[in-house]
Amino acid sequence: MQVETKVKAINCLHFINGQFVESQNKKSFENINPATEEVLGTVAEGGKEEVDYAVAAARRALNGKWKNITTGERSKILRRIGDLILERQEEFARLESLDTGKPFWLANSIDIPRAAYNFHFFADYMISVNTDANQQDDQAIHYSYRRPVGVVGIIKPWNLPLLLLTWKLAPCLAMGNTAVIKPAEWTPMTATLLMEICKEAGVPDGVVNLVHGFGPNSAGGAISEHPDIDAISFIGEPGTGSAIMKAAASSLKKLSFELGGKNPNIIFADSDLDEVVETTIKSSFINQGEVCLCGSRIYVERPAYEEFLKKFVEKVKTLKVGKPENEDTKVGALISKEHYDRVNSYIEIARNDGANILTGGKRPEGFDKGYYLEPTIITGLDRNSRCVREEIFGPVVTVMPFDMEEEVIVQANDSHYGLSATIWTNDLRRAHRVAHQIEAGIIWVNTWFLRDLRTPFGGMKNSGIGRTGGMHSIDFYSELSNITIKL
Ligand SMILES: NC(=O)c1ccc[n+]([C@@H]2O[C@H](COP(=O)([O-])OP(=O)(O)OC[C@H]3O[C@@H](n4cnc5c(N)ncnc54)[C@H](O)[C@@H]3O)[C@@H](O)[C@H]2O)c1
Ligand SMILES: O=C/C=C/C=C(\O)C(=O)O
Repeated sequence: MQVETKVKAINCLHFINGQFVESQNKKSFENINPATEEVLGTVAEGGKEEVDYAVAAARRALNGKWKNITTGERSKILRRIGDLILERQEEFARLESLDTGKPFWLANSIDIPRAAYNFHFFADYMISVNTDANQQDDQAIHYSYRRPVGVVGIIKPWNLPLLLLTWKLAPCLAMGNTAVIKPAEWTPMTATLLMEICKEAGVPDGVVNLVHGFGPNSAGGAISEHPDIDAISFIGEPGTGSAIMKAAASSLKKLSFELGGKNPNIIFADSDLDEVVETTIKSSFINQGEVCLCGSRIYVERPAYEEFLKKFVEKVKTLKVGKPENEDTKVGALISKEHYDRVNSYIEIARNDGANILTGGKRPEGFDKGYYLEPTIITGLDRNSRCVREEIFGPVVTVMPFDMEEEVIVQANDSHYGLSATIWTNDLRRAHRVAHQIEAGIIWVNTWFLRDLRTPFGGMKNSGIGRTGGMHSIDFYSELSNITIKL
């Protein structure tokens, strides 16, 4: 069934000092709908001038009214932002689906409710944040004092645009910072609408600012090297993280990086295979496989290998690739032509490496426009194939058998990435034993993407720097001073 598309795409302007503005040189670029290849609208193209203007506004706001707003009042503003997102949930979901090509139902049931919850969660959490006090005999009392870090640059990817922006913006505002945001150039719409909501919720002018544009030599580059930005929260590819780190080095910015993943999904033969298959379909193909946490390397213990593959392939063949607005669409369109070509090039690499493509590997029939690709299952690859080693970030997984627990641990860890892992087993001791040896920041046992926003979230190795979630986010978005009083 097809749902009605009521919401019109929006032309996206920058939001600086509480106003929507064009670029000084009036430059803009087109926003393309990846499901139709049609132009959705225009996006103002910002650069150094706009970032300078936004940083100056953010700096003034940091030391202005925002500074004197109490924690309780800030918490109420955050709660109100969450409420307003939910009031306009369908509108947000339609814009997100138009921008990304993801199914509308997915944006409406996961991305947008979670974006609202990011604000609701931190609205509550910030109230409970405390600091330490240490008594040193009768000599002194030491206590720590928390203050904002300052002006924070927030640079975002395109896969879960509003979910990931709010995951950073909510704790940033909770701790009294101000922000200069750059959404991904492919997905500007929901971030723009969020600015309208922040204003309506009572965020003072200059506290949140949004500059659209590209990466190097554009808005992203200007944020990374700006001398008056104190910290950068970045989500995206490791290579971009490295470029940002270099640009940020001269002004020694505080950095939080959530980067890519090539996450192992380890299935032991004693697990409940029907449950494994059901969740593995999600961990492989939800959001077209464009989730940093997707389990794209599947390892199956040999006694269960054939049965798992049979059940998995059978079900994946029934997944409907289709238009994002259709309720029965399970896999929508990939984000862009460039990304579509990149994902396809990995399938080509697999073919050249002599792989078996058990299903997928091609554009579905009946689509002459849009970046659609069938969910693809690959076997028969060597562990050194680029498809097994590199992040594809699309609906493509490799499946490999293993014989020994020790062997699969070595293979799982044989990666420059270390974001997440899933382990399927009903053996409690094995679950702990394996989990303790997997080099990843987030490890799920018998589940995937089960989130509790208090827990540490982030990657090791090339998958990130630092952790977010609960107190970890609070620590990143605040500076602690220790104050010693001699008694
Ligand atoms: N670990 C996580 O939580 C997480 C979440 C989502 C996505 N990701 C990762 O993000 C990647 C996909 O997103 P993407 O393709 O948008 O990533 P990307 O690194 O290409 O772009 C991310 C953002 O950085 C900007 N940018 C690019 N070059 C820049 C530069 N030199 N200086 C400053 N800014 C620059 C882009 O304009 C965009 O806004 C994947 O690797 C995925 O795994 C990680
Ligand atoms: O694509 C990456 C998904 C990241 C998810 C989160 O950051 C989260 O759930 O907080």
